[in-house]
Amino acid sequence: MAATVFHQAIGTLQSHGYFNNSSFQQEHGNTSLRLMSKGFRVDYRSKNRSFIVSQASTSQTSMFSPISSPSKNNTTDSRKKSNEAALILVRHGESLWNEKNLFTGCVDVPLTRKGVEEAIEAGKRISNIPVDVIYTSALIRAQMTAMLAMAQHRHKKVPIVVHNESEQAKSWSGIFSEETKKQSIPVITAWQLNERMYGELQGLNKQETADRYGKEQVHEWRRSYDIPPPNGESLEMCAERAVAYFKEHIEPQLLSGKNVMIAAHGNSLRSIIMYLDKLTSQEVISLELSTGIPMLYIFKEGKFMRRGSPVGPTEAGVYAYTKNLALYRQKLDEMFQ
Ligand SMILES: O=C(O)[C@H](O)COP(=O)(O)O
Repeated sequence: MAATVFHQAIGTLQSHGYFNNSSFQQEHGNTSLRLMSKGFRVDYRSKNRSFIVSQASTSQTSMFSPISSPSKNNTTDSRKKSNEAALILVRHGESLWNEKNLFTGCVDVPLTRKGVEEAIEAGKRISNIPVDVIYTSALIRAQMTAMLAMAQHRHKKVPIVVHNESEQAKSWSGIFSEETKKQSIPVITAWQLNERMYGELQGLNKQETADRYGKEQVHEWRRSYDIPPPNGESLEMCAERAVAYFKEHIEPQLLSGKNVMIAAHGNSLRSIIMYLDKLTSQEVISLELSTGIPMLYIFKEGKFMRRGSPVGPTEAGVYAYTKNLALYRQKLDEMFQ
């Protein structure tokens, strides 16, 4: 039964390019089927009939533009000419309530030590990819993840939270050096990128809830597209605000050639990935995101192309996709060696 569901789901996700081929091995002694994909490792958990998408041991990415040196401001930005931009998505690292297996939703819980390490590791994976602007949810676990990840970046630009919530906040956070501004990355926080609001499940233990209401019911609340948990948001409702925000605020940045990182949540990112990869409401049921694993898309000629999860900076393959990325890497090497 589990294998049938697995093969059906593999088929639909394969048609969207999630996997290279069907080379997978069924693991014995546990409930997962593992499949190495292009850029993703996909674990199938027969227990809750879901896929866990995480980093693969090899990967492909592409990217980007020349870098401006902190001392010599290189104003030639071939990114504009190249008409392509990078989009990095990362789910926050493990939170204290992930660790306790509690429904979290919009409750504002910080990272665990493991979550901090995951965020640092995510940062290492993207440390050679230029980032011009960062979006995070309004929740601390996503913000911690973004900040910890950027602290690993080779360029050492400083991520700075934008405070536009009032005129005073805006003026009091002013920066009066153009050079300093150039060495900063704006971090824009948006509640629209928050985790789905889990309603009356927030704070409840996931296992105990399944024991009480039944596995099927809880799976429906957690993974169906349009059935909300009691007084909470369905994935569809979450998508209405997260994808709308993405289209209105983030796509224009990509269109103008800016590279964007989004640090957000399992379900707000699932809804965005559903939009980017044109997944159906059936297909998105099987999509799960691991904590702290960056995923990379290239935005080119109005299309999003998934490139998987960037691996360590020494992986030549990461840079193989575009000339601009190779150039960027070369400049980083020259600057920081
Ligand atoms: O809000 C939560 O509890 C998690 O971040 C996501 O939970 P889920 O995997 O049940 O959607």
